[in-house]
Amino acid sequence: MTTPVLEARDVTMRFGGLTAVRSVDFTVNSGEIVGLIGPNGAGKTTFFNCLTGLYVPTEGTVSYQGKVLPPKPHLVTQAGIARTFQNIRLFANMTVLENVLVGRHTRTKEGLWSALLRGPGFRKAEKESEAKAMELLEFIGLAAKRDHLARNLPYGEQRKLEIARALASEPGLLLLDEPTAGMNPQETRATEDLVFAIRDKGIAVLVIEHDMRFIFNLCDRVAVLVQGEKLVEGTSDVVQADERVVAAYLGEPFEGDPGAAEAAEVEAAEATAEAEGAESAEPADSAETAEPADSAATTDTVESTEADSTTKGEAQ
Ligand SMILES: Nc1ncnc2c1ncn2[C@@H]1O[C@H](COP(=O)(O)OP(=O)(O)OP(=O)(O)O)[C@@H](O)[C@H]1O
Repeated sequence: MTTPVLEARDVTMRFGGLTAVRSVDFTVNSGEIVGLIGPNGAGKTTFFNCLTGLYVPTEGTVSYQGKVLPPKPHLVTQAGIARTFQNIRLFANMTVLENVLVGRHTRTKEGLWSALLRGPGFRKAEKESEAKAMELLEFIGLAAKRDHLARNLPYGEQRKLEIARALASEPGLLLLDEPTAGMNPQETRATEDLVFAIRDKGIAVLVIEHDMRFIFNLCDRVAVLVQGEKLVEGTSDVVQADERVVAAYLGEPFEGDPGAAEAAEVEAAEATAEAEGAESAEPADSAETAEPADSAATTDTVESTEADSTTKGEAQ
């Protein structure tokens, strides 16, 4: 039986006037590898950030194993969700082993004083942590490089180390943001095997990736975000066969396109304005119909007023 591990309900994220994620419902079940794809700027990373507490969604909730998550990254990690980032974020001047040990801090009970005084409790916990970290390094194939500085690892191994560090927090769900970015085909294939092995350890995986072959080989289910909305969700076969997905990637309009209604409205307003402009040259008529242009002008004014006042403030 599949049980939901992660449940996002009606998640919306706005940045000022821009809605980057709009009313997204999304579930990851235990034992699943789920892919999240979409064209550039579709809202994938913003959605990830809502799941991991980096952003507080404007609306909606995110639950892990049935409990609503507090919007604080360290509490989300403590609850059982770990992530990697689009850009590698390792401690470059720390060793491979130390990087993994850092990832374990949410799972060690020893406090600051215990660590400073290096009491017996701390030394025991430290030994256990090191053994667990070494297990992980064996698992990802970096045990022989435990004492190498992270910055001296080849790119593909740095990406692996990031995954090991995320796994060190003993997550039930791992979120990978573009894990194969910049990898060669062999490294990508190795990453595929690694993700399968992680799933086989009982950890559910959610992955954002632009490499479609990687996604469709790997995922049990794929969700497609377009302009912040979930357009399609299903198995790799279903998603690949959906013409709306192809259209979204090619930038062609399609029935049900989230932006289509707005585009049609603007086009209609422009057509009306043009028609009325031809009948009469009165400016009042076109002002009535050209609403989108008007509202844009209003926004500009607000922005420039704010900018002006900041400049004035700085000058004083
Ligand atoms: N902190 C922010 N403030 C304002 N706008 C933002 C912020 N973060 C993202 N956006 C905007 O939200 C939209 C979605 O961006 P996001 O990075 O989530 O897309 P993405 O699907 O991850 O893109 P990519 O595949 O290129 O990484 C974009 O229009 C982006 O400019």
